[in-house]
Amino acid sequence: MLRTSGLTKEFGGLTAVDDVDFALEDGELCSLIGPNGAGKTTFFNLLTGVLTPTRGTVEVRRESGGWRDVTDATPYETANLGLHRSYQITNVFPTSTVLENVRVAAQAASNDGAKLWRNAKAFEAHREEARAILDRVGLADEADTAAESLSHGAKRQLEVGIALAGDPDVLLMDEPNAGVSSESVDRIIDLIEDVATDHAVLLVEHNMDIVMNVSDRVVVLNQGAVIAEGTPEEVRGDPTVQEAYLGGYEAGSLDADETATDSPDAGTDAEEGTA
Ligand SMILES: Nc1ncnc2c1ncn2[C@@H]1O[C@H](COP(=O)(O)OP(=O)(O)OP(=O)(O)O)[C@@H](O)[C@H]1O
Repeated sequence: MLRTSGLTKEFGGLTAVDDVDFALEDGELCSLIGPNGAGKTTFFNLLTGVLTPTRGTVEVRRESGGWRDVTDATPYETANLGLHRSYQITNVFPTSTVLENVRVAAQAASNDGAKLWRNAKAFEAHREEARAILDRVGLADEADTAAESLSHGAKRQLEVGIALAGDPDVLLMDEPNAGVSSESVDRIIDLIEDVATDHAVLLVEHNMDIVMNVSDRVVVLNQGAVIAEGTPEEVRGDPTVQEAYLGGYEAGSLDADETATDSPDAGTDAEEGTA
């Protein structure tokens, strides 16, 4: 679905992403993990066209089976090619309702956006599509709630819903558990697993219980370079990964952000809304 070759990003003297060869297969749920500053966000930004690489290429598979080079594509172009990112690139309209946020995203993704206001049928179709998505991400009961009033966990669900409205082939999930209370972790796991049933997913997530639970494959970055990859079991047992990142991790030993309260104003989502 997606592949990179020799992907490198330098910021002055710092190599944030270092010669990464990566491929995401059709139907795969792959997690990208690594310590703070390992280059995960930079890698996402290179995939989606937010940043241009210093060297290397990014390609997405076309429906015809060939590959299209998107190394220099804009975020708008990569989204049109089926590469969608939940979270940091998402612009949630805070005062609009949850339903409106998803409906507008569905409208924007369709080719009839400009005609829409003259076409009540199309408007209704996008609203129905939005309702189906809200049902899928577990927000049907919050359809009429203003987005800004949602809990952190529900905001993450909305961000995934907005990404789904773009009808993606590949979903890049950027810390869907950020700021979510420990009681809501199971809901986020269910959401990731459900989305992965019909999309290729690349997940960046710090909660190792989630990563080890949901992933088909785990890729470990350290100082911009891939230091290991394999099944969750293989990666967990890799001494290099233990030393660089996991530090003795055992299942269940890392919980969700225990400081999170999952209330709308808990102040843990300061990074929201940034592109
Ligand atoms: N725009 C920038 N200019 C200069 N340096 C940057 C820039 N963006 C990121 N970096 C640096 O690149 C390195 C990788 O950062 P990045 O945010 O990609 O890591 P990360 O793995 O996503 O970290 P975290 O888990 O903390 O989010 C860090 O040393 C960071 O300081």
